[in-house]
Amino acid sequence: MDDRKFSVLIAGGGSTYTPGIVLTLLDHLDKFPLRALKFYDIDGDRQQKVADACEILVKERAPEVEFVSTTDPETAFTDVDFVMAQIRVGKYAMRSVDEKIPLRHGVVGQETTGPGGIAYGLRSIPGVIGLVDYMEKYSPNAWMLNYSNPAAIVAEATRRLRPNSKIINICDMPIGIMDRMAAIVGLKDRNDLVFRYYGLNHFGWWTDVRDKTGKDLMPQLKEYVAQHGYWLGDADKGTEASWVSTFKKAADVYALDPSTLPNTYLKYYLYPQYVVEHADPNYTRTDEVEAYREKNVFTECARIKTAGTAKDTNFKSDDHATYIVDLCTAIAYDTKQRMLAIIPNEGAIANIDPEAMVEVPCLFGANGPERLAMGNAATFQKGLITEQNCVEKLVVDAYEQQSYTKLWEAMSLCKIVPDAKVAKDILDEMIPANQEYWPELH
Ligand SMILES: NC(=O)c1ccc[n+]([C@@H]2O[C@H](COP(=O)([O-])OP(=O)(O)OC[C@H]3O[C@@H](n4cnc5c(N)ncnc54)[C@H](O)[C@@H]3O)[C@@H](O)[C@H]2O)c1
Ligand SMILES: O=P(O)(O)OC[C@H]1O[C@H](O[C@H]2[C@H](O)[C@@H](O)[C@@H](O)O[C@@H]2CO)[C@H](O)[C@@H](O)[C@@H]1O
Ligand SMILES: [Mn+2]
Repeated sequence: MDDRKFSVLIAGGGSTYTPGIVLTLLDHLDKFPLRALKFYDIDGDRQQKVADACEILVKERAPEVEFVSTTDPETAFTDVDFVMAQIRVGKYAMRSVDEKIPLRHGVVGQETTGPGGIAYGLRSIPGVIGLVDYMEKYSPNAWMLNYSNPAAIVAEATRRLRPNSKIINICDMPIGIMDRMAAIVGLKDRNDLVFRYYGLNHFGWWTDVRDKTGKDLMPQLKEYVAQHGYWLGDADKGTEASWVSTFKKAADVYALDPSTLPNTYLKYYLYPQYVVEHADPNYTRTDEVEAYREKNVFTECARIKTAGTAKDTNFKSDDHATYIVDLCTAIAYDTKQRMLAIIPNEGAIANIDPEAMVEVPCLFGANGPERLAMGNAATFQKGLITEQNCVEKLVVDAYEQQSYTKLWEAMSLCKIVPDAKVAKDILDEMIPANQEYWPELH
């Protein structure tokens, strides 16, 4: 290791994920040393609550690291090596709208899938493009790791609108599932697995999972997933009920193609009726997040501020945060670690559009991700991927052309919307609700 120290900016400093990332960064200073840690958010009040606690954390654990929290883009983006982008344009208030409007029409209401994901996509595109532009203006050599959702639509937008930018779009769902796979076969964590995976974001399949000796783990995993999905039994006692239900439902998703292991998000596309039947249009995932994760994070931040110390904090390093720190380390030190990213296909999945933004394993090094070839998608996957990728492309067409028709087409093509009339009814309710955020559609 050389003597470089890095300056990291968290864009969306007021996010519920920020304390976990800060803690993980501080836990990994030996392999990824920091000289500065900055927060940037457009909601100064929300960010300040998180910053007050994180400033104490940094002072106690690494006083040599400069800490800055700001709403000024120039201060934030100047002299930065890595930007971790985690913004939620419209915040939970708009996530709630994304979930509740479709459900009132009998359609899945979900953060990143279906009409809710499309609505969120149109809000996120200008937000993330804005961050990329700040980075290029004030720190042109920096890398951005973007996990602001919906990552699939954001990735397609940045591919088209900022093709030369150093943005890498990522997701933690496969990471979380692979930690579960490791637990199922009795290994420590995802880093003990060698895997092959392909698809779109929140829309993919594992075709091969082995241990480091080359032993094929698929038969053992399949036997388990067929019965329990990715649910870990007693080890999941602290997991929220809706996530437990999602991990269990992977058993039914797996049944459709027993030659692969699925991403949990496929339940929304393959079992939409089941999801709607088990949903409450008046109390959706956003209500749970506000009552649980958001409440816990902000309560703990306030407690740390009042106590004036974070020595006894219950904030923990998690799989989401360790993945992001691993990615920075791989780029900074050119480790060529194999991890997933959402990147232009360009042959990685041989029989899929070369311009599709796909999620495949990459070797991460100083020049960013280098994709690995995954071969052909099987017919079932090819059909699903092609349709869903066209939905994502139509959303970006709608954004670029300010086109009502393209957006209606996107919603109508989407597998979880039953017909074009339902799509239009949902869209016509979403337009006024998103007036503050969407481009005007003609
Ligand atoms: N890709 C993944 O796998 C993954 C995993 C977890 C979370 N996420 C995403 O991370 C983001 C944060 O999630 P959260 O639940 O913590 O949300 P949150 O609402 O708690 O935090 C988001 C923050 O972004 C800020 N923000 C909104 N627009 C902004 C802009 N234009 N510029 C700067 N800041 C802005 C908000 O003020 C808020 O403080 C979401 O997009 C979520 O979907 C992605
Ligand atoms: O409904 P939420 O806000 O709790 O979660 C939505 C996000 O879900 C995925 O992230 C998981 C992750 O897979 C899991 O390992 C752990 O870190 O929790 C995360 C959510 O809390 C998904 O990948 C994200 O894109 C979603 O935003
Ligand atoms: Mn994700």
